[in-house]
Amino acid sequence: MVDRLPHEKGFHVSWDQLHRDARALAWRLDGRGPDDGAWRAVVAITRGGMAPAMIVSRELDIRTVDTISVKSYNHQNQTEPRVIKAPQSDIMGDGGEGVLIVDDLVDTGKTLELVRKLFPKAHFATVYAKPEGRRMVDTYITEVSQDTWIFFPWDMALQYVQPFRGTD
Ligand SMILES: O=P(O)(O)OC[C@H]1O[C@H](OP(=O)(O)OP(=O)(O)O)[C@H](O)[C@@H]1O
Ligand SMILES: O=c1[nH]c(=O)c2nc[nH]c2[nH]1
Ligand SMILES: [Mg+2]
Repeated sequence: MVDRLPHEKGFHVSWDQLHRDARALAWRLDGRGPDDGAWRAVVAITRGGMAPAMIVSRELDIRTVDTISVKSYNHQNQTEPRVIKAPQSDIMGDGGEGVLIVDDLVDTGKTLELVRKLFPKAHFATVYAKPEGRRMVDTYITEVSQDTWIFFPWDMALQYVQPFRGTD
């Protein structure tokens, strides 16, 4: 396990923003599959990839959806990524050709590096990307700097904030 990462900035993503960005990802992928433009299946990298994968598969009308479970972080502490659950082998075929593998973000790229080794012919798509891991992803929507921590809507709650000028 490594030390807590030195993130200076926070990028807070609402459900609405995530929905827009995941839709934009779907539209960018539309018609770019190897089989007359079609994709055979969507595979979400759990857990963060599940909400974007649901939106992408809905937009592109892909009904075959599976998951690969990878654990890489304990809160903001990075650990060696491990595959806890693999997708069904008949869905992945030979190297994952025609399969869209979707995650919420790529940061260092270690998670995608591991999954790419397993499915080198799949297409890797994330909603957000940081520079260090960008090389691991085929399609993404928004890039943030490496020292930014992305806060997803499922990790946040609405709460009261003090007015800028404070109160008596
Ligand atoms: O590019 P990397 O540095 O490998 O980091 C990116 C991965 O880290 C997060 O997953 P996490 O392991 O925290 O699990 P979760 O999706 O279940 O929250 C995120 O959802 C990506 O899958
Ligand atoms: O919620 C998250 N935000 C991030 O920026 C990040 N990087 C790796 N894993 C992450 N999880
Ligand atoms: Mg994840």
